[in-house]
Amino acid sequence: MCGLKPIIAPSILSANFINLGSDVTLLFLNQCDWIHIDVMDGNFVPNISIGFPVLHQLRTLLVDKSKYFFDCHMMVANPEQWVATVAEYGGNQYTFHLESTKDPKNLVKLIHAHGMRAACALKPQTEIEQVLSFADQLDMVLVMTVEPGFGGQSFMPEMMSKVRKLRQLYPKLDIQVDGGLGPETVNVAAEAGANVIVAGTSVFKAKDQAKTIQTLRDAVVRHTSKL
Ligand SMILES: O=C(CO)[C@H](O)[C@H](O)COP(=O)(O)O
Ligand SMILES: [Fe+2]
Repeated sequence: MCGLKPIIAPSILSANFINLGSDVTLLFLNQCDWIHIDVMDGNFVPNISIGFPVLHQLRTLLVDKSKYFFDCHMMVANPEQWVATVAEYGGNQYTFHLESTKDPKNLVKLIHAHGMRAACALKPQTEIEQVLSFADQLDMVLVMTVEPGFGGQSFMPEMMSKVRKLRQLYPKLDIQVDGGLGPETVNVAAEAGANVIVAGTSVFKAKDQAKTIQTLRDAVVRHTSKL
């Protein structure tokens, strides 16, 4: 038994924004562990998604921070600027992109000082060596399996060598994969060592959302227990 917790984090980028509150409530009723909130600023990535008023209103709906975990994937330039706001509006975890900051170590300290878990994301072109000097300070590393900016893209299996290397070096670290994950691709990711699965399109397009979330979790349990 490796002791890694399987975490399924549906991305609300694929939700119906007209009914966002009920969509998110349903995700938790269907036993998701976290919701993954993709914040895009139209600068770090060529898209604009949702911002702080939405985060704030979701937290007003789901008040219990210990029960309803908000995983904030910050695809923004100058990530230092938004740490206090995300903390104030109820974020549990702040994931910044390594490519967006000059001083990742201080940013991790700032995030922790605001009471959130700190995570670092790597775009497909970014090698894991760049994260190793401060990986022991992180709560999670996010290995992107698509170019950040849009949902509904195809999973990049070639990213699994990064997941494998990280898992060998850090047997207990939460390793998240994001982009193109679903019942068909989760096995490859979990076998490589990922235990935190983001899934947008596959969860929201599923005929049976609860079953899809369970399938994703079962795959992580099955594969990570062999590590
Ligand atoms: O960060 C993201 C895009 O930049 C999204 O989290 C990701 O694309 C999830 O969506 P899907 O499961 O549809 O690929
Ligand atoms: Fe994301």
